[in-house]
Amino acid sequence: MALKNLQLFQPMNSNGYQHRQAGPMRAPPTALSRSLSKSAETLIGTTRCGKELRSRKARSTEQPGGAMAKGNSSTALPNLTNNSNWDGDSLRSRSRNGSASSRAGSVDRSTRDSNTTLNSDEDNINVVVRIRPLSEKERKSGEREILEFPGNGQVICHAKNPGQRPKVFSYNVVFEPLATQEDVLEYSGIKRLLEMAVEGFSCTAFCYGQTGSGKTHTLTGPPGLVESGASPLAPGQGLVIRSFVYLFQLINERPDSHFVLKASFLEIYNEKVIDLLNPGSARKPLQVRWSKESRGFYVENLFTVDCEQLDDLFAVLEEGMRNRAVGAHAMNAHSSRSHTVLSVRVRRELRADASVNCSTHGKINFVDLAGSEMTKRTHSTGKTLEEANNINRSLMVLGYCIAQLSDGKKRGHIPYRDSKLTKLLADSLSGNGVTLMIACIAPTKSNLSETINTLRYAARAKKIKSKPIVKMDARDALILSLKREVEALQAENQHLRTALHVQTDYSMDTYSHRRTPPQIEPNKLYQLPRSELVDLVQLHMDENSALRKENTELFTVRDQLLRDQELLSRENERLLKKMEDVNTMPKQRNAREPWLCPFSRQPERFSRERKKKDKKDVCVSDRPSSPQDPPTEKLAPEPTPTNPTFGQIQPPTPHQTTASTE
Ligand SMILES: Nc1ncnc2c1ncn2[C@@H]1O[C@H](COP(=O)(O)OP(=O)(O)OP(=O)(O)O)[C@@H](O)[C@H]1O
Repeated sequence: MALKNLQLFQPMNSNGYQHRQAGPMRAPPTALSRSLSKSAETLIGTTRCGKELRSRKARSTEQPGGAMAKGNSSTALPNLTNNSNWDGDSLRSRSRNGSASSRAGSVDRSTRDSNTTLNSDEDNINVVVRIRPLSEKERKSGEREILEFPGNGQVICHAKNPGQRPKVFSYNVVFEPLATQEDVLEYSGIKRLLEMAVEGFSCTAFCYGQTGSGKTHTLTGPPGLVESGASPLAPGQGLVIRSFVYLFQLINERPDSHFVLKASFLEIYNEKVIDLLNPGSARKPLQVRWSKESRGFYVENLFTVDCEQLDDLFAVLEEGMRNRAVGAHAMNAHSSRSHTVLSVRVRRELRADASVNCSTHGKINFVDLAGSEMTKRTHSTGKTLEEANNINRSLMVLGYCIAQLSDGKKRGHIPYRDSKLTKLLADSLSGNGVTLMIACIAPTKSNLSETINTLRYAARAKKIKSKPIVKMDARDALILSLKREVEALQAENQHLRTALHVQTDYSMDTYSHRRTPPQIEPNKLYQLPRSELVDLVQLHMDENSALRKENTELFTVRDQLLRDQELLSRENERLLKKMEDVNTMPKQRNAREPWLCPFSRQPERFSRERKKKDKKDVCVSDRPSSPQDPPTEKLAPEPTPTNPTFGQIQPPTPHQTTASTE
C-alpha cells in the first residue's frame, strides 16, 4: 500500500528507485565518536601544495565511514542498466586488434547487458575492459597482438600455440586500443556513478590490471600530465579530472540544493596508509579502524579538504599525484608502487518539501590499484621486490574477496580484514555501494597469462551483486518518510471516500479530536528543542497510524462493495442469457410452455408437475436412448449464489425440453 510505494525523493521515484525504510532514530554521536583530522595550521608547510589547497584545509567534522554527523538512514537505489549513456549501438565494432579506423569504432558495447537480468532490488558491479595500444618498445621489438574484438562486449584471447582454442570473455563495454579518454568518460558508466554520488550513494570506480596495462593512464592520463597543471580539457586528461568537471556540472544543475564537497587522497604503500595530502616528512602511517556507528572501516585522522570550486578538486589531485610513490621497473618506467584512493564526499542539503530540509551523504572514490606483477618479468629486487610482494599479497586478498562475493550461493566469510586495501574497499564491494571496475589489459602475446588472469578476475567481479543505498540523516529520513506516508495515506483515503461516496470529514468525524502535526517553517527543524522534536515525531506517527486504520476500514468497505457488485453483474449476465434464449424460441411455443419464460413465477409449479409427467413419458417413449444418440443440448449450469434473488427460476431439464418437442 502507501508505505510500500513511498519514496523519499522525487527523482528517485522517476527512476524506479525502491524504498528501504528508515531505521530507528538514533541520537547524534558525540564529538568523540567522530573522526578527527588534523587542523590546517599544523599542516601548513608540510605539504608542497600551493596556497590554494592550503587555504581549503580544514578540520573535518566527518564521521568514520563517510556520513557527516548524526546517524545514517538509507533509501534504496537505481539500476545501472537504465543508464542513458549506454545507448549507442553504432559504437559496436568488429575491428580486430584495434584497427578500427573511426573513433566510433573504438568502443564496443555489449547489447547483452548483464544488468538486464537483475531484479530491481539488486545491482551488479559494472565491469568494463580497456585495452591499451602497443607501446613504442613493443612495436619496436615486433610483439604480436593476440586480442580480437568481435563486438557484443566480447574479447577473444588467442592462444600462444595455433592448436589451442581461443578464450572468449564478455563484459558490459570493451574499450579497444583506439578509444579516447573522452570515450571512457562517456561510455564506462562513470557519469551514472557521479549522478548517484550526488543523490547520496556511495560509489567507487577502480582500475585493475597488471603492471603497465594503463590503469594510471585511464584515471589520470600520461605520467606528469596532472602535475604539469595542463588544461582539464586536454585530450590526455584521465577519468578523474573529467569526472570532476562533470560533477560540478551536475551540482550547477541543481540550484535548489546546497552542496558541500570534501576531498581526501591516500595511498596504501607496503600495507601502510599514507595521507597524500599531508604525508609529512616521515610519511607516518595512519590507522584503519572500524566504526561501530557507521559499520564500516575508516582512516583515522585522514586529512580532508573543503572543495568549493572545481580548482580545489584539481589541486587535491595534483597534490596527491606529486606525493604518491612511483618507481621504475623493467615493464613500466612510471610504475605506481602503491594503491591510491581519492575520495570526494558530496553532502547535499535539499528541501524535501515546504517544511522539511534533509541532507544526503554521497561519495565517489577513484581507486588506482598498483599493478600485479611477475617479479621475474619486472626484474624486481630489494625495495621494488618488497613493494611487489605487498602489492601482490593485497591483490590476492582482493581477488579472494571478489571470488567469495561473486559466489552468491556459497557466500562464506569474506576476508576484508586481511589487507588494508580490502578493508577500505569493503563498503564498495559488499553491499551499499555502486561500483565500476575498469579492467586494464595489454594486447600483446607476452602478456597473455596476465591478461587472462585480469579478464577472469573481471568476469568474477561482474557477478557480485549489491544493494546500493542512499545515506541520509536518520532524523531527517524518519520525519520525511512519516510526512510522505501521511500525505500518501490522506490522498489514498480521499480517493477511496470519493469513489465509495463515503461522507467522512476530518473536521466532523472521530478523527477530529486527533492532534495534527504543526507546520514547521523551512530551516527551523534543526532549531527545535529535542523535546519538541520528539513530540513532532510522535504526532506524525499517531497521525500515520490513524490514517492507516482508516485506510484499512475503507478498503474493507470497498472490498465488500466489489463483492456485491460482482454478484449483481453475474446475475445480470445470467438473466440476459435467458432473455436471449427466450427470444430465439418460436413465439407460439413460448405461449404454450410458460416455464421457458424467465420472468414468470409459474414455472416452478409447472416444472414439478412436468417432472411427474415426464416420468410417464419416459415409460411410453419409442425407444431407450442409445450411446449413438446425438447429445442433447444442455443449458448452462446455474450458479450457486449467496444472493437470495438467485435460484428462484428453474429452467427445464434437457430431458424436459426434448420430451416437449416430441
Ligand atoms: N590507452 C592508452 N593510450 C596511450 N598510452 C597508454 C594507454 N594506456 C597506457 N598507456 C601508456 O602505457 C604506459 C603504462 O601505463 P600506466 O602507467 O598507466 O600503467 P599502470 O597499469 O598504471 O602500471 P602500474 O601498475 O605499474 O602503475 C604509460 O606510459 C601510459 O601512458
